[in-house]
Amino acid sequence: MEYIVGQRWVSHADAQLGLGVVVEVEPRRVTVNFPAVGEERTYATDGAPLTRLRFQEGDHISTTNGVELIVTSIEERQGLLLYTGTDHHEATLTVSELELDAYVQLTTPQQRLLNGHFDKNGDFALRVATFEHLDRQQRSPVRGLMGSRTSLLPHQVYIAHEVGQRFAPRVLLADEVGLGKTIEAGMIMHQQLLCGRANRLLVMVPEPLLHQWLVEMLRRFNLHFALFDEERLAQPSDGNPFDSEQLVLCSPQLFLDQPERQQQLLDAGWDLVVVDEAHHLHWSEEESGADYRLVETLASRCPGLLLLTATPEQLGQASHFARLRLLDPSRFHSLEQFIEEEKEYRRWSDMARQLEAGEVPADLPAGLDAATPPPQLIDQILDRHGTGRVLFRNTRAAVSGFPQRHLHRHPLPYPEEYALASLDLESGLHPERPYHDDSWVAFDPRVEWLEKFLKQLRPAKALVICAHADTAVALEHHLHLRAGIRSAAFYEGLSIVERDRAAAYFADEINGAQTLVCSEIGSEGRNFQFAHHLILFDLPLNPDLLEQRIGRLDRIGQQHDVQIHVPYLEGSAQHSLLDWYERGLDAFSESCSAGHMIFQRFAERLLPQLEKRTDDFEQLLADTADFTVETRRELREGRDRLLELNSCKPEQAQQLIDGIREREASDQLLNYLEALCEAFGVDSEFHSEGALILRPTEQMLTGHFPYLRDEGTTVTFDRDKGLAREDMAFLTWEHPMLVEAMDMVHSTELGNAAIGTIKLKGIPPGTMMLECLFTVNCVAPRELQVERFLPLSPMRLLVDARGKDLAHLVPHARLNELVERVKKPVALAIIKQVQTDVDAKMALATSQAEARLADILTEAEAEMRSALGAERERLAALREVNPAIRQEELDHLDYRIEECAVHIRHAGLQLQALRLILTT
Ligand SMILES: Nc1ncnc2c1ncn2[C@@H]1O[C@H](COP(=O)(O)OP(=O)(O)OP(=O)(O)O)[C@@H](O)[C@H]1O
Repeated sequence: MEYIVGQRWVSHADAQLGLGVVVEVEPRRVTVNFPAVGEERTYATDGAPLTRLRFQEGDHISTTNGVELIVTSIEERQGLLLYTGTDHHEATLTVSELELDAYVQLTTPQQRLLNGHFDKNGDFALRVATFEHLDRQQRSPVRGLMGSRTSLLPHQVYIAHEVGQRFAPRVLLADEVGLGKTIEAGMIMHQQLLCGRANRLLVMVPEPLLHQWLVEMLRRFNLHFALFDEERLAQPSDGNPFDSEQLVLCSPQLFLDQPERQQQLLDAGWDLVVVDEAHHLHWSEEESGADYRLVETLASRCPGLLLLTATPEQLGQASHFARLRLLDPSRFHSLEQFIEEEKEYRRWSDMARQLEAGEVPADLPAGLDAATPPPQLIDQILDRHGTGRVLFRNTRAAVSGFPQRHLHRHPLPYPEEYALASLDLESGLHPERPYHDDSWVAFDPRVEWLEKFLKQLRPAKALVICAHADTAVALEHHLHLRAGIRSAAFYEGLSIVERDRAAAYFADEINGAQTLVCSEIGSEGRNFQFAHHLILFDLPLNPDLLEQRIGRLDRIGQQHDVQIHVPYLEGSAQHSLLDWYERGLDAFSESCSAGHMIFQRFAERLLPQLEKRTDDFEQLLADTADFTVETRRELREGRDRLLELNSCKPEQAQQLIDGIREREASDQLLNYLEALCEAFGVDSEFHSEGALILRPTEQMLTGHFPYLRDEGTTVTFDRDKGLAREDMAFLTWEHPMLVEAMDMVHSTELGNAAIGTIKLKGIPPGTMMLECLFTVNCVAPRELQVERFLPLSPMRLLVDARGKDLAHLVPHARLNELVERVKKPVALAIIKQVQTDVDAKMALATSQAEARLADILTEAEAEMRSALGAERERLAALREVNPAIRQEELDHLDYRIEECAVHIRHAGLQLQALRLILTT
């Protein structure tokens, strides 16, 4: 072997040295400098562990000046190689091997194999399996739906699938209270992150819910959000503090009167923004609040937006429209038109019913084609004439399995002391309020009743809600200090940590509080379904707030019927309000999305009755009841029916759930995990049915295995076990342990070059075969999301002596069973001999793979055109009814389609693994 100064060589004994350059040649010694590690080594020329680096046509090379080329030809001059190739701009350049970047990783399988860097056959098999699993996941219809530690509830799985797979989703999640909007948002975020559709997420929730969100995201989705509060923002930071994290959780209060902070938040660039309890965003036709304006600016700058609210119309139809406008300004551009459209919902609902029954409606609106298949036609009606793709609302009526609600009225005598205090409606509703101390506790009969009642209930827990913080504090003091009842208070005067501590004390099963006394802030978002007694110390003057209060207990996970207790003073404003809620609105037995609208309609008659009940009250109750029945019926058959059609398609949801279960029932994950553990030196031990204990060992390949704790990690593959045992990691293909470990295989060279021998009947000894694994490699800007249409698509070829592909005759698994390892010195000797043969076979294998690639690319382009084309069609159709959609938006979609097509057409093959097999 002749060494010449300037030649590039690699050490096959130590691949980490990078690319060496010969700096001195003596009669029997050669000195090589390795610039990447700053080392110089001298070897005896005889038997030096060095391999000459020769790039081939089609290889990517880079120079120290940052030039990147794809090699088109190689020439040798005075012992040095000159590479000619094309760069990104299709320019042709020639560089000497002297100019090559020393940091080159010899990761291409062919280079590693020919340079004598062999991996174990087990690692090769692991690599092949990794690409197969990755590809299967990219294609899976349930991708992004498997990883959450949640029960598989159809309405949630449907929404997560429907929204999570969208590019830049913009929707209002408005399921009724307690049906799992937080969980749906978590599922969507998980899916978006996993599929690379979003990287930077911002979640804004009211302060009292911050911690609950933080915990839910972590325990159910393994999403580690960084909590941004005053304390965090007080820490010194270089530049924009929001740039330092990818997943940020904060409350909108943090930005009130803080223009600089708002600017930083806006500048931080988010892919997806989530706003919980979005009904708080202040908006009216006259003016919008600072919080609304902040979200409006975020909404205009960020591609994705999820708004969450159980009571979208809490502040009326106009503010509901204002939120829809944030999501899709082109669809919701005129409040007047929106109000007009709402009146038509009944018509669309009837039309959908006809289509479902197989009839063709006579009065299909313009722009719709009666020949379109009915399910698509229904979607088009929903999209163009309902709230379609932007609003999802599931109701208890549609999601079965909820417990009953029972109202218990507890009338109490009206104390004389209050007679003087009740001057107006506010003090009539909250007669304790005018007292500036807690002296009212001594004579208000509700207090004595509460004390006795809680003692009777023992040990059952009860949540007490009242409107005001002062009332809650006084009550809790009394219960705790005077009555000896284990209790805690939850109100706005407490810090977030104190609130969470109080909630945790209430939740504690063994030594916890029997009761939690909350002000109104406890009526929103919190999970208290471990209790089933709710005591409403007073009633709010807003039906949606009442529903929110009941929803603390009446939510997913509630095991009992919900008992609602209302102590009230006879003859008081609260007494009349209770009657109106019970007998007029029927608000205690079932939730009513039109509660606020009905309230507004009757407010003029109701409010005076609360101050002073007259003989007209009974008529008011009867009128309200009639109107409520009629409204509920109208909603059920009109708007709610449209929403139901849009919010969950039970058959589709069931198919998805079956798909998830099928994947969970298979042994593939267990087998793959065991192979990973074997390769990375992680010990695995049986824990119980469906669970393993993983422990690090001294022989760990990388010194690190993702999500493996030093003391070991117990994992389970069983969803039910995962839900019951939070101490175990619920392992799915989407758990970060798996995702990161697969990435460790995928993005490194582990297993990409191997050599082995086999005995095969009928094939003469000494025959060489090459087992190659190619994947599709498409380099495209991330925002195009090309992998949606063009997954990795691994191709395995097993080329024999004549270049024939035997892959289907000798499957990979069978080969793994037969293959035997070859000792390194023998392997090196073999490689030297077969070098040119390998090159020739690789060329044959590559041309076969390229032929397959052509088909894959054609199919991918067709799929892309059909999916994005449908989006374009939708926009064009919407433009017909809504001139606010600009031509540029359509042009942009056209541009996207063409860009995707260009990148798909330019996709190439990437050799991911290569195994040389010799028959013996
Ligand atoms: N699929 C599920 N599996 C297990 N628990 C769930 C599931 N969905 C929801 N839950 C639990 O049910 C409760 C209600 O869910 P969540 O908080 O998401 O509801 P919500 O609709 O956001 O409620 P609210 O209207 O009060 O804001 C939570 O305790 C949540 O953990």
